[in-house]
Amino acid sequence: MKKNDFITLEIEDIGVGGEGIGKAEGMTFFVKDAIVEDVIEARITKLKKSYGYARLMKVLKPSGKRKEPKCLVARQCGGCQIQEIDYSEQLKFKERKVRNNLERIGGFDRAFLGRVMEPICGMEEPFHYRNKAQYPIGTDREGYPVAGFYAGRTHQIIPNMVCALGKEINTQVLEVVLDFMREFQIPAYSEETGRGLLRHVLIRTGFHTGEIMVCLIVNGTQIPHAEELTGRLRKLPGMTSITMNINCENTNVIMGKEIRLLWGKEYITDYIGEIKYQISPLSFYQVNPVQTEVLYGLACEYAGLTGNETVWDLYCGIGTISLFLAGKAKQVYGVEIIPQAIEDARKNADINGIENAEFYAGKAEEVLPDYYRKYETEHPEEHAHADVIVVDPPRKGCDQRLLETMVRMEAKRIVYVSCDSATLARDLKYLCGNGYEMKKVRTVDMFPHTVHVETVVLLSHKSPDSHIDIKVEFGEGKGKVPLEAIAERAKKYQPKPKITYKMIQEYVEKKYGFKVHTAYIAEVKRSLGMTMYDAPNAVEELNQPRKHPLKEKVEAIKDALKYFEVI
Ligand SMILES: C[S@@+](CC[C@H](N)C(=O)[O-])C[C@H]1O[C@@H](n2cnc3c(N)ncnc32)[C@H](O)[C@@H]1O
Repeated sequence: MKKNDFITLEIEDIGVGGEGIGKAEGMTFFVKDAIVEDVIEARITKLKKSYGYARLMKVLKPSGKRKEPKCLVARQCGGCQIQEIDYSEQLKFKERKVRNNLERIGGFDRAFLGRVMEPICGMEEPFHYRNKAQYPIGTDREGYPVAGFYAGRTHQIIPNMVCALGKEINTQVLEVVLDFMREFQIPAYSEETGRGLLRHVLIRTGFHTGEIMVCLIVNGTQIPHAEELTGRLRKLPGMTSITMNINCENTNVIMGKEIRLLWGKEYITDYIGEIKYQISPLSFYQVNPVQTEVLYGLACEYAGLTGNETVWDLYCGIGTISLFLAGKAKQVYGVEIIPQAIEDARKNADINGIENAEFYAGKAEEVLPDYYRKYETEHPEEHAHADVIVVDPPRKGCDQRLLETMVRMEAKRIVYVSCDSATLARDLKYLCGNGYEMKKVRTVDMFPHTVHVETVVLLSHKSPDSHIDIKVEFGEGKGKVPLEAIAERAKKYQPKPKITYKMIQEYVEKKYGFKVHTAYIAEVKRSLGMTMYDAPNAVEELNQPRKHPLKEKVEAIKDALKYFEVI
């Protein structure tokens, strides 16, 4: 077999990127747009030692799972990868993908997963769900402006104004913009030359409000005859905000930093549940409003809030989960790396009159450990507290330093929202190896017709939840517990009080006349192989060289540990 050879394949499986997988002459081939149970003719495009890639040339016998795509350019366009697969099969594929990762990477037992995994939440109407679209503008061979989407992994524009995932109004907006460009000879931007004006058209729609935003991304500071354009766009029902965004850089990044208002408001408004949001062209906002409510509802259900809880929402974006949970919690803290998003979160809390949500700009893996360290240093007898921790990290998952602090904080419940089940599985392995138990897993199809899937997991801290039921009979006789023995036994089994670093420090100072730093106590405990769950300086020590106490201090600390029967 060699490159460009034609092969016949029976497709047996589906790869993580949605491609069909089949075998020919002992070699595994990956074929885009081929579907399980298809028999196809394909041309080899790349050969490796034991596998290769091939291009689908002809479907010889179509699979029963094959569906006529709604979109005419489904194959060429890079937006959807699996539109040709029947939707119920897409859902099975996504569930399987998550289960396989939890099994292979997370090391969870298949039977156990069968018990904790709840059925995937799919969409009733899996088309036209996106509330945001960014259309690149280009020029066709005849020199006319076109709008569409990039072909997969390229910047070649596939002209298409009727995307099956976007809102129907998008087509009307694009028709107005392209007509205007033709009439007033407004040139489309060219990535090759860096010349031309209009680069992209961003369209956003408020799902509950019907408000529409159009933002024209331009390589310049002015749009000639802009009033004519806004006048035409304003006639479309729901038009609320027309802005332009200046991006004169030679870059792949779509949006520039500066926004100028052309007509209407600077933002549109929408709701998730009861919470109102102001969304500007640069704001991050979930793109599937129907499934966002499902996802957040699930996160809220798993958080099990009664009104008394302190909740940390890490990787909080514009605070959408934080604000969604705030009404059911005592206090919510949100942490996000992008300062602009934190400003939006605070503004959205204000708009909704929410006073029990505080937001911090910074890296989750720095803000939480810093809080933990500071709290335990200032309150040595107490434990830095969180009832529920919610994490919703980007695809790379949670930082190890953050996971370590989460384990130390011993939150009763962790709700992990993930957009990448491989990194989710890796992080769950760590958390479940360090005091947590996986209780529930549910996938939510936020992006039908693409290979992406969101997963929500509930983890519960083992100690407070575990209990055993014992039946005891009191009195005299076989199998009964004599009453007089009860007091004696109770004394024996009385839980030992928690020995704090402060108690050890006070004991040493009283007996030996010198002070010992908490980091030294931690170091001695570590040298004795003791569990370091509650060492307040452990994270600090990962970043800095460990402190080594003098011998006399080591002996004094060991003496204190013996005195308190810790060793
Ligand atoms: C998947 S989004 C979740 C956003 C939000 N929870 C929501 O539902 O809209 C992940 C967020 O994490 C933020 N982020 C990325 N790295 C971070 C870090 N190290 N610390 C805090 N936030 C981070 C990103 O800016 C992004 O807003």
